[in-house]
Amino acid sequence: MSDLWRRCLERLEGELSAEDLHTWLMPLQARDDTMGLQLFAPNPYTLDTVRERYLPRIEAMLTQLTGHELSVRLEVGSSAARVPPRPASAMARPAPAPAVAEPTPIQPPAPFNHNLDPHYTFETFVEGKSNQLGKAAAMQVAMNPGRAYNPLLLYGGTGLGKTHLMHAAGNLMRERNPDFKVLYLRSEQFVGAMIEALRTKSMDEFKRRFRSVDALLIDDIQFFAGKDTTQEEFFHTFNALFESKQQIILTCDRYPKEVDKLEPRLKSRLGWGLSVAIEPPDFETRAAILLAKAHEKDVAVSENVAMLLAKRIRSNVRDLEGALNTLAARANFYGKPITTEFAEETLRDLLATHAQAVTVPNIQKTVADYYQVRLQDLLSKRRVRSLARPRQFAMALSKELTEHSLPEIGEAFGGRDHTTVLHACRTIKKLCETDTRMRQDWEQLIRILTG
Ligand SMILES: Nc1ncnc2c1ncn2[C@@H]1O[C@H](COP(=O)(O)OP(=O)(O)OP(=O)(O)O)[C@@H](O)[C@H]1O
Repeated sequence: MSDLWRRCLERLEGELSAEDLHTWLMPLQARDDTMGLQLFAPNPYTLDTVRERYLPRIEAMLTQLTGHELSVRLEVGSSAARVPPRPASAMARPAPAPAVAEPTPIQPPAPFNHNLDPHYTFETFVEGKSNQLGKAAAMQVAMNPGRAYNPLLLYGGTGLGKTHLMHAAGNLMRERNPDFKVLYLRSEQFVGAMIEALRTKSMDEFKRRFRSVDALLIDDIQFFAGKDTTQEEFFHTFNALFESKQQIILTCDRYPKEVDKLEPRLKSRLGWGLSVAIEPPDFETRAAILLAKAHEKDVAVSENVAMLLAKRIRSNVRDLEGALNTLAARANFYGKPITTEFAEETLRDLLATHAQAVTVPNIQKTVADYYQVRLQDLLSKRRVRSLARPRQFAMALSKELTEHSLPEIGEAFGGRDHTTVLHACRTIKKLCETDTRMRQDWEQLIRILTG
């Protein structure tokens, strides 16, 4: 066992969530020698995740512990000693070190541990044009699980309330029937649990657990893209649940047919039920959400302040909520009421950033409204001319008004290639030079977007 790695884990235990620690770092085995620290991951996927997400933190912690920079090598395999290190709390009762590693079983969350956030309910969800269909569908599903729409898939950009609605449906199902077994998981947790089950050869147990629930709620399934084994397993779980009329609710950051590297047979299954887009809320809904959140948090906010924030922060609800939290904390600290002057002063930098930040989702929504096409169609792969031109406008405006790279813009438009974005930029530029109508459209859109 590497004493250094054990101490590193003890420290990281205070910084990382128990879930992250157990899913990604505990399964690593370690050996340290004069060359540095060698970490062995049980499979390539864990190795990539550790490298991407945790390596810099591990290196910094090791430097802190040893007082000098230490080389960390990651590879798939197992250490000679093969003793899985444990952080402090787990080591309170010393056990004789076995010669061969005992796998540290990472249990997938038990089905009865529903993982639902009790604050996310339909009562705390503010309805507007952008989300009313999603809310109605989620309520229907909660009232008739397995029968109304199966699966229910909610898709749309970040921070727009998909997770909130999913929890609200789960909470309502349990309110109506406390014995109802609902299991909420982020797709990352599903992947982590599956990898662990594969590692510890407990796939039968994994299957039993996931298939014995009455409702399975999986958040952000775009994370399954490119993970073939996970998709295979999820596909079978899906079929088993679907056939026995157990409810499935999923969320995705875009229309799943547009997610690359998602198996066609899985995409087709996802289309069996109802897919609903959750779109960015309009001004009135943003203001109403803000007032509702302030009320929930017992923060005194006037309508004027709510309107100020709703007008200036258009990106998503999460950003609005962040601004409200900042205001509440400052007002509390200075013992001042939240007036519009106080809000302007306190959030000056943040509001300035939002004023400048024309975001890709804003552009997409504005262009969709301008040409009177549906946002989901604009982001789809359909090539009809009535969509192709607005889509090219939106791509070219994204290049013009944001700092995003061509591949990032392509990704935001349903995972398109960067050459498509480049082609769109060139086409629009040429059209604006030769076609007065096009140039007027371009200028008008720029005016709308930059206020
Ligand atoms: N209509 C709404 N009414 C009340 N709160 C909302 C509404 N929409 C979003 N929120 C709040 O905004 C925050 C972010 O929402 P949520 O986490 O559900 O977004 P999401 O669409 O799942 O985003 P991501 O894809 O990034 O996970 C939450 O605190 C949620 O309660």
